[in-house]
Amino acid sequence: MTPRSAPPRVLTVAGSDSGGGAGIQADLKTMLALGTHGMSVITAVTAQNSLGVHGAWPLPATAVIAQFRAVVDDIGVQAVKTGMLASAELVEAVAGLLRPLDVPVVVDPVGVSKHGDALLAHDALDAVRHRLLPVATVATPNLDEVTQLTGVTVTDESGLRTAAAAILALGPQWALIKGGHLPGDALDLLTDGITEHWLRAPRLDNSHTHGTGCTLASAIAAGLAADRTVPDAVAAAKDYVTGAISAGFALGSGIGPVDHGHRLRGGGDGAAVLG
Ligand SMILES: Nc1ncnc2c1ncn2[C@@H]1O[C@H](COP(=O)(O)OP(=O)(O)O)[C@@H](O)[C@H]1O
Ligand SMILES: Cc1ncc(COP(=O)(O)O)c(N)n1
Repeated sequence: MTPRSAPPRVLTVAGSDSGGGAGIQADLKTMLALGTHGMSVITAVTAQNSLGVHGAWPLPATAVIAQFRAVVDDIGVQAVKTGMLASAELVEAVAGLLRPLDVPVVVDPVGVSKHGDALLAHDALDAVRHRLLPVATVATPNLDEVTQLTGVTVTDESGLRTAAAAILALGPQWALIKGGHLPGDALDLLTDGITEHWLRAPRLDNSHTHGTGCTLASAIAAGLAADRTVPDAVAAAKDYVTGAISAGFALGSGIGPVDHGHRLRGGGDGAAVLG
């Protein structure tokens, strides 16, 4: 029998969401759905459901570093995604681990959950700005995170350019500014400061959007691990997350998850228009 070749290996460094819609759980489901081998470094455990985050316990930096070394030194990774990092100490530790690693890094600078619960200590913002964003291949802030990190407030589509310039000034190679929280189409801007790619999808009338940002960032990392270019990986990820949002379902009595398995259930991806 011919030995099967291994799928691309992708690592998520993020928090656990006990409800299974966001965080590590969303990341691993997305990575599997996109044909890659997902691996995880857990930074924090949250007690979370459709109503919100009921408790969060960051792990010691030694536990985060040990997980990372165990995976990277033996199995190896072809792309990394970071999500909830909880504290300044963990942001510093993760940035230090990523700096010498020669693979694409997608940084989702998670600050606050959909329910408004803090997932990052306020005193960690400087470490995100000056340690983590400089090691990012792609940074994927939502509009609240743009404001937290740069002071820029976006109220309409034209503000996405100003937001991207402010994020790029902090050092990532590419900025993907997610306009998901603006009214109208779900329009995101991807730019490296030279080229611009506008990704437009229809706004889906579905309140079950828990985990959108984690899903998008993990899908980008999966594409990069499979050697796609950044614009190709982001376009494919936008189609995947649009399909997942359109299939999002009610669970519990609050905000339900996007459906990471929509393809398994016969659902299609979205078809974002690129500009
Ligand atoms: N209702 C919606 N319909 C279609 N796309 C959406 C909707 N809400 C968010 N998106 C898209 O989902 C992705 C994640 O964005 P967003 O929800 O802003 O991230 P976050 O989870 O970090 O707040 C973006 O591509 C955004 O445009
Ligand atoms: C562990 C963890 N990581 C990230 C999010 C953000 O996801 P959302 O913005 O959809 O609440 C979350 N709620 N929990």
